[in-house]
Amino acid sequence: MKNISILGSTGSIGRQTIDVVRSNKEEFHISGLSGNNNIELLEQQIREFRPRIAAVMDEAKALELWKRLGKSKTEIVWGLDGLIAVATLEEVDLVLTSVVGMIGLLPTIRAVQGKKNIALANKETLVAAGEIVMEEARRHGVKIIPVDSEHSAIFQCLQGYRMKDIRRIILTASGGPFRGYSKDELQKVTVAEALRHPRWNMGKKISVDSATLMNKGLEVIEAKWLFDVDAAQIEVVIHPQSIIHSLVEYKDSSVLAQMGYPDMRVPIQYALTYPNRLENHYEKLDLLKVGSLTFEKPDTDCFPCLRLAYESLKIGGSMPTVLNAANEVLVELFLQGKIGFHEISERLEKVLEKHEVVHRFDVNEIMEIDLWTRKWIQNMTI
Ligand SMILES: NC(=O)C1=CN([C@@H]2O[C@H](COP(=O)(O)OP(=O)(O)OC[C@H]3O[C@@H](n4cnc5c(N)ncnc54)[C@H](OP(=O)(O)O)[C@@H]3O)[C@@H](O)[C@H]2O)C=CC1
Ligand SMILES: CC(=O)[C@@H](O)[C@H](O)COP(=O)(O)O
Ligand SMILES: [Mn+2]
Repeated sequence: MKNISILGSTGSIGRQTIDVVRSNKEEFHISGLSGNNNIELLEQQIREFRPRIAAVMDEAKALELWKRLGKSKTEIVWGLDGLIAVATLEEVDLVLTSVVGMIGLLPTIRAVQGKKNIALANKETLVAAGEIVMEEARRHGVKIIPVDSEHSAIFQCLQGYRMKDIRRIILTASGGPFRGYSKDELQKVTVAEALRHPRWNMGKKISVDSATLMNKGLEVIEAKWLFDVDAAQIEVVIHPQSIIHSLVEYKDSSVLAQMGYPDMRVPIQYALTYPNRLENHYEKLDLLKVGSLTFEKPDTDCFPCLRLAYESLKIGGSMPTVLNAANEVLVELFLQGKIGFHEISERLEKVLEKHEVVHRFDVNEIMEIDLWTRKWIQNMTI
């Protein structure tokens, strides 16, 4: 029996993780849960799984949740300290990090320091502080197991192989809802359209990131840290069917791919059971039904975010931290209807141009750079 904590259990990945656990109750026990606004769902999850501890960010919401639960034995905690308490609970073996954004960084680092293995969905953590997180993981002998579908695919294709034999990693991208749009067409797209992903049903932030291709940019940086490869070894290919989740090319020119219908429960389950595999009832791939698989070059002229992410990774230091923070704020401004879709990349590019990169920092300095970027972008008039 594996004891797990789920950070962000009320979100898209969190709910699908709950689904995987529900189907495998003899394998997993939920020790900790966390949510933010959706305390109705968190209450239901607590009633069903009776975790030892649950966290929300806001103190008033924590009090409301505690009152709703009546005589529950689950301890209710709040704020960043609460999230860290869920991530570091003594009995926990594995922490699944599925909060959205940079808020996941400190709880992940504390969990690593507490020798908990990490099933990582929260890619922003590695984008903002990949070097620090991976170094801490090495120091504490902790595994960072990818949940992100592309990285799970690569991780699966790498089992039993040596990293020195890798030539290239090929990340597939759906192309998002605006694949093939011209710059003029992109000026007019709405929030509702940006949230309509052609293949995956995901949270709002990652859906917008997929639409700008920033999601793939973040994934390039995530891959760099997870698999210790250079930016030049990571290629992105548009594959609209989302059947091949990513590929690894070896130095003998052999290429391995991981495939399946788009269903996040598959990589989530693998991250929970790794290195083992469990039977499930998810739809089996029928290649004859799929018919054809197609591939295209990404259009970084219309979707500059992918190029900006590559450039940030090549510059290194604090640049990816700033890229991530600025992107989080700009996506939120777009979701609130305060800026247009095309302004996400335009403003981001200006911020990156002005940032004076810092090369050596600790986690507190990363959090300062993150905060400073957020304030800067909120106050800037471009
Ligand atoms: N969805 C997907 O298919 C995939 C997602 N990912 C990554 O996984 C992460 C989660 O994505 P997804 O599940 O789609 O996102 P959602 O928006 O659906 O869920 C986010 C979760 O985090 C909680 N949360 C939001 N803001 C905060 C905050 N400030 N502090 C603490 N908790 C917070 C939410 O709580 P509440 O809902 O209660 O407000 C919710 O539980 C992201 O990093 C994303 O990039 C990676 C691959 C695929
Ligand atoms: C499910 C998943 O892993 C997402 O990151 C997905 O890949 C997003 O799709 P895009 O390929 O459109 O970014
Ligand atoms: Mn992905």
